[in-house]
Amino acid sequence: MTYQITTSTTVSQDGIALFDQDKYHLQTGEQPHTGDDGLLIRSVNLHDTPLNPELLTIGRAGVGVNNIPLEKAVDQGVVVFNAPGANANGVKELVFAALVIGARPLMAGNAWVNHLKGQDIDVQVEAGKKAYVGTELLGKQLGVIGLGHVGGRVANGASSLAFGMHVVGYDPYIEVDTAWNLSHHIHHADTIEEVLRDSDYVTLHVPLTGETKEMINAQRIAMMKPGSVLLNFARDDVIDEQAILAALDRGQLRGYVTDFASPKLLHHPKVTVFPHIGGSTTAAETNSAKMVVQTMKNYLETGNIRNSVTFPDCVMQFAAPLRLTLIHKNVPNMVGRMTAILANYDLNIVNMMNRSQGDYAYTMIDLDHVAEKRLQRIATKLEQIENVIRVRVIEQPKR
Ligand SMILES: NC(=O)C1=CN([C@@H]2O[C@H](COP(=O)(O)OP(=O)(O)OC[C@H]3O[C@@H](n4cnc5c(N)ncnc54)[C@H](O)[C@@H]3O)[C@@H](O)[C@H]2O)C=CC1
Ligand SMILES: O=C(O)C(=O)COP(=O)(O)O
Repeated sequence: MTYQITTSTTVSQDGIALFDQDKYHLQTGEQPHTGDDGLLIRSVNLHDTPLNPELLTIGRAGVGVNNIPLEKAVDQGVVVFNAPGANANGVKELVFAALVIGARPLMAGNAWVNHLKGQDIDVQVEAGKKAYVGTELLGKQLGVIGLGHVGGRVANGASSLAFGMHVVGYDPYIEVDTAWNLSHHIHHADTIEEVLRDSDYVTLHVPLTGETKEMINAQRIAMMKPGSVLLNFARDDVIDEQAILAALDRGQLRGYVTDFASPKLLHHPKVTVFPHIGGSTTAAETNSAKMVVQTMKNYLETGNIRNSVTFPDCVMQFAAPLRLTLIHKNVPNMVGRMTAILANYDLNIVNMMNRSQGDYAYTMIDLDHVAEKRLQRIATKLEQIENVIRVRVIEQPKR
């Protein structure tokens, strides 16, 4: 069995190299080609891209999946994977640079010094440097909104002795493991307003969802401490840009440091913009690509699901030579209807697993050997069950 995969040129070769040449046929591109089993991408926008009917999986070598039409994908039986935490350290380190940039006029000072001319640069520097006096982070309050892989690391680092900031975090959906890894110095706020009201710096680390879209709007900015600095390394749409610009003009915000460019932000004296490079370190790119390629391969070769954004983890050791996997709607009696068909064919189920998330579910059924033609008939019968989206037949991988 050979799988056809299209990979974006921006994905690290260290990850792409994990696709074994004898099992995978690779081509490059940003969109799925006809006949593709898998698509491996970073931030390219797929919302207006048709997904070919054979497509089995999309891998996102990174974290944010707002560029992928998740509902359309799952409805077509495409399992979407990302690489949780794989680039978090890279983003965290850039956020610390951004905090210092928010505290001191580093970019302006650098631009000024680069334009000096003449032999007496040292004299000009000493005379002019008083224009670039800044502030310090020590003892200031940092509000962290979203305490996941990135936000948790930022919160822990800022509250450490090295930075000595007072950190207040807000995350109503925090996972238990993440919460355990947070320093006890971090104060947990019950509302976003509590974070905004008293923080000198506020940093955003939430995914872009319907709920977080423009979560920092005019009303919320009005609650922020006058003269505070906002950092956005999450996504452009989690803030209302007009409201930010107005707050910068009236001095409510002292600065805005972001990884997301737009025409109105470029060259603004109180804004520092980076070209979406939070995850652009060699380590982050390699980690993300390797993690997502492993999960895509595992899914294609065994049907096992780990780190999918559209399905819960569903992992089962092969207990028999054949495996059926079914993506279906999460409605009553689906498993009953599947097993009734298998019973009609007098087949013994060796092992089985069913997991659901929201409106969709995934079932894996291990079976003893069945003759090829009979197996195809069974797969067709299963496909015909109402609310079944995709059926795959996978042979136990040879060791
Ligand atoms: N600038 C860049 O290059 C990068 C940007 N990102 C962005 O940062 C986001 C976060 O990344 P990770 O920390 O790795 O993701 P993560 O999934 O580990 O953490 C996100 C956290 O946000 C929390 N959250 C969700 N909705 C919330 C809400 N309404 N209010 C407060 N908290 C909420 C979740 O509970 C979770 O703990 C990504 O979704 C992506 O958009 C991530 C990596 C690189
Ligand atoms: O992982 C993320 O969410 C990022 O924003 C990084 O995006 P990129 O892979 O650099 O296009």
